[in-house]
Amino acid sequence: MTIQAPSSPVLNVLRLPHGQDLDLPAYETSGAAGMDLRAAVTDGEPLTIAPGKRALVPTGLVFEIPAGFEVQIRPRSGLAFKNGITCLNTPGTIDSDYRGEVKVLLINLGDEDFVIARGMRIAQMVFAPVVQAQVVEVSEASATARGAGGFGSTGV
Ligand SMILES: O=c1ccn([C@H]2C[C@H](O)[C@@H](COP(=O)(O)OP(=O)(O)OP(=O)(O)O)O2)c(=O)[nH]1
Ligand SMILES: [Mg+2]
Repeated sequence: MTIQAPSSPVLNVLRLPHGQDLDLPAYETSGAAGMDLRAAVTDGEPLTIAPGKRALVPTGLVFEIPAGFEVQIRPRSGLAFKNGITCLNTPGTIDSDYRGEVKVLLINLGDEDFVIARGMRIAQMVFAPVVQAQVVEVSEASATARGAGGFGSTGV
C-alpha cells in the first residue's frame, strides 16, 4: 500500500492507444522513491537488444508534469545486475513542458540478447522538484578554500 501525503503534487498521465491495457506507473512499496515504467512494445513482437546495442523503448505514456518538477528515468538494479541492462542517458530527464511520449533509452551491457516483452518493467521514474536558476554573468569568481581543486584533490 502506498502512503502519500495529502498534499502530494498531481502527475496527470495520458495513456496513448498503444499503452491502453498497461498498468499505470505506481509505487510498488509504501516508501518507494520510484514508479516502474512498462514497455509498450507490440504484443507478440518482443523487442530484442543485442549485446552492446541500444534501443528507445516506448512506454505509451504522456505526462503533464506540474511546473517546478521533473521526472527522472533511472535504471532498475535487478535488470542491471542480472542482465547488464541500464539506461544509457541515466538519469533521463523528462521536462515539465514535454508532451511527447515518454521513452526509455536502454543499452545492453551484458553478453546475451535481452528480450523485452510487452508490459515488462524496464526502468523506473522518480518525480522530483527542480529549481530554475537565474544566470548572471560576473567578471571574477569568488574565492573559496577549495578553489579549483577537484577530481580527487582531497585524497582517497
Ligand atoms: O530518457 C528520456 C529522456 C528524454 N525524453 C524526452 C523528454 C524530454 O523532455 C525530452 C528532451 O530530453 P533531453 O533534454 O534529455 O534531450 P535533448 O537531447 O536535450 O533534446 P531536446 O533538444 O529536445 O531538449 O525528451 C524521454 O522521453 N526519455
Ligand atoms: Mg534538452
